[in-house]
Amino acid sequence: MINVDALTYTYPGNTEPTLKGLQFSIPRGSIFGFLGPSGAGKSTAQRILYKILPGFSGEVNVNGKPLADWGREYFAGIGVGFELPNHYLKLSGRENLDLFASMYEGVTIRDRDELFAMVDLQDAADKPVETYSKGMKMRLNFIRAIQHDPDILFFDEPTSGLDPINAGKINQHILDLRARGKTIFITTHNMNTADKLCDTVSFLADGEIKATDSPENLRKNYGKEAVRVTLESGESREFALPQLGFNEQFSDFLKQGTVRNIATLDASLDEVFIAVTGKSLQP
Ligand SMILES: Nc1ncnc2c1ncn2[C@@H]1O[C@H](COP(=O)(O)OP(=O)(O)OP(=O)(O)O)[C@@H](O)[C@H]1O
Repeated sequence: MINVDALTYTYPGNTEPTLKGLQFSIPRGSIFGFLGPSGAGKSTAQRILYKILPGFSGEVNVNGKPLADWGREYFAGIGVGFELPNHYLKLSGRENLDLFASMYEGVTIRDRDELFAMVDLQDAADKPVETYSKGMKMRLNFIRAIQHDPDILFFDEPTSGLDPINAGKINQHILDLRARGKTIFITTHNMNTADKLCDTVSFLADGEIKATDSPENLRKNYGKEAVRVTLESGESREFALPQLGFNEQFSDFLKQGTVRNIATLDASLDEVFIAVTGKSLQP
């Protein structure tokens, strides 16, 4: 569980704070997403939570304890999947995992072969990482983050550079980690990732949280409470959702021809982000 309150941070030498009074909470067994354009402060907030960026003000509690009160054991309890994997290229995938595992004290490491098989890297496990594609490095990065079975996981753009099939697999593994009670923090520009995975998202812009809610509520609250019916003829009409079953014009329209599609008019998360922050997530 992670609790953050009034988190403010100014880089040395800067006059303006990069993070301004952030407040959010991530319960055990849930996935929280930080969404924001480049430069919003996502990595800065994550670096504070990795405990590698001191000097912040406000409160950061992890599993009931202020960050400052955690010692070296903190690092065995967290797993970090960086966006740009920093592997040792001359070493094999297996040697990379061994090297990182050796930094944890008194921690049981998950079965290596199972981990490689989980991300379809079993045939590449003993080859040098310099022969891996970008997607293979990302998959190695993922199992490196979870190999010591930490309680808290941070993923930065977890599916960046992956093809849709491997992206879908990584998303499913993240959902499985949630089902096992892990506390998961994702940062992304990708609204699809957020929509599919996150229980709660916060929109971050200019170092401030502008909105926090479930992706579903955000889409509903900023969309239209209506459906659009499209007939095979191409003709389409919108009808309000409340009392739709009693709307005679709706039932008459359905009888006018073959229905090709009925769609709700929720906003996309991209549209909600623009409506809330006045900024686009895409560069
Ligand atoms: N070491 C640093 N010293 C001074 N300013 C910094 C430093 N690192 C980041 N910043 C500034 O802090 C702001 C937030 O950067 P940060 O990397 O947290 O953004 P981000 O949301 O993670 O962006 P991206 O999606 O591009 O990774 C930016 O204006 C950046 O220039």
